[in-house]
Amino acid sequence: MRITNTLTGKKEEFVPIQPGVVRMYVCGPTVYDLIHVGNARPAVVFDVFRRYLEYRGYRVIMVQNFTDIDDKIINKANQLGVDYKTVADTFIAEYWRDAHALGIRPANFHPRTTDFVDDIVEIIERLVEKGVAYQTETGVYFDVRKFEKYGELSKKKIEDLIAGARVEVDETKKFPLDFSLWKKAKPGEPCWKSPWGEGRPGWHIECTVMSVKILGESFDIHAGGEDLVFPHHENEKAQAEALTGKVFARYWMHNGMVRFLGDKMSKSTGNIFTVREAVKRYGRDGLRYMILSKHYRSPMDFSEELLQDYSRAVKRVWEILGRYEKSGDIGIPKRNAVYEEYVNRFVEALDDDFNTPVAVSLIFELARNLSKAMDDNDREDALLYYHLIRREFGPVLGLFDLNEEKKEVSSEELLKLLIEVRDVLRKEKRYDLSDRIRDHLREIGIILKDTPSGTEYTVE
Ligand SMILES: Nc1ncnc2c1ncn2[C@@H]1O[C@H](COP(=O)(O)OP(=O)(O)OP(=O)(O)O)[C@@H](O)[C@H]1O
Ligand SMILES: [Zn+2]
Repeated sequence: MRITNTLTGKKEEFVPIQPGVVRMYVCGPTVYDLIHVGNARPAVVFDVFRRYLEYRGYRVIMVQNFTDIDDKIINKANQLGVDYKTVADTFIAEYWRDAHALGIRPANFHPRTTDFVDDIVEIIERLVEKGVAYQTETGVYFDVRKFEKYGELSKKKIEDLIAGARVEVDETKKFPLDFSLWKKAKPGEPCWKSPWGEGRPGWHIECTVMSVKILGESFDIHAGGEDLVFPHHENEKAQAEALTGKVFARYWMHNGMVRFLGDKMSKSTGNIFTVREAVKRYGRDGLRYMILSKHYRSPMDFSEELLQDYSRAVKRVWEILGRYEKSGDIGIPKRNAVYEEYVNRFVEALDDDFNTPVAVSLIFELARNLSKAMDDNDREDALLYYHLIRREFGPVLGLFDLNEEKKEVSSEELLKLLIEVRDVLRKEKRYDLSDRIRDHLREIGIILKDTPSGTEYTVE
């Protein structure tokens, strides 16, 4: 299997440190708002990448953090008049709702920064002892000029980095690119004790510490959006390698940016489309299909019309699958030459730098074949195509997955049925029963709203 490694800029054969096991760290969200379609891209891409590694027989140990303390979280807390923890807890819960709706499997570990403050302090102390970090009045900083390989990941010279990038401004630093490991608290800010006074960890050190503590000093894959290459990943790498003297992550994988209205989709710019809205309007398979039909490293332009097109294409496949399920056999087909050929094409595509566009196009090809086989009343072939879509490839791509998708469809259908029954009850003035339905739904977070054009529902 070959993947493009940002560290070398080349497509390389993937060989894990421990045979058969892949240790992988993905930078997770800073939790101060709902996730948007841009954030959904790494979530879906690396979820499917992990499923594929498992499909190929690896055991995967995956870590995805939550950044639960940061300036943006503190600002949001101040805006809302609550403490930072309420903001973090709220948006972690919201993250889970969206991730679940999007069919993202939880990683094996979801560490939160604030649970690792003791480890972070200990590692910063070791960096200070090694002479690669120093203290000023405002905090503790990493001394970039002490780490020779700085710039290796982002492939930039130090001079260019200073000129081109946004660097943390602080009068007390020795060098513009030095970045904070520990920020001393201003009055009223959340803080933890440390040898340098009360304060909080910088953003980059948390990922270094959580990855090294959970996965070890060297691990296989470090992933995230390409906006993180500099400074975040360059800094994570510098801290870890200055600390241990070993290679930190051996392969770095970065997804391209989702653009919306001409810019990177971003909470800070405000040009966002939330995952919640996208899934509600166009279904989770529509969004997953849109994301997977672009190669993960290419930029991706988002528009609602495009998402709608993908959602329609997905519906057509569902219709074909539904037609088959009404009458067809859903047993296990024979693994014949055609079966093998499809598996080979699937593996060949995904082994080649995780080419999901080719893999999803196979699903659509199979759906067309299935439709034709039904027209021709060719039962054996139909079962084969059906099986390949729903049991062989579906679970890897998280699309048309037999076990998962059924539940989603049926809960929506059931809700529609309940609303219909309630309408009948109201027309017959049996308000005791109709109110009971409304109240009970409200208790489980489904709010009904009666409008002149019918009853609508929202999920809280
Ligand atoms: N537009 C985008 N396209 C693709 N990936 C993105 C996009 N925006 C963020 N990501 C990725 O989503 C993950 C979580 O991002 P994070 O919560 O740190 O902030 P963010 O959404 O980029 O914040 P902001 O929107 O304020 O820039 C990271 O891996 C990041 O690279
Ligand atoms: Zn990170």
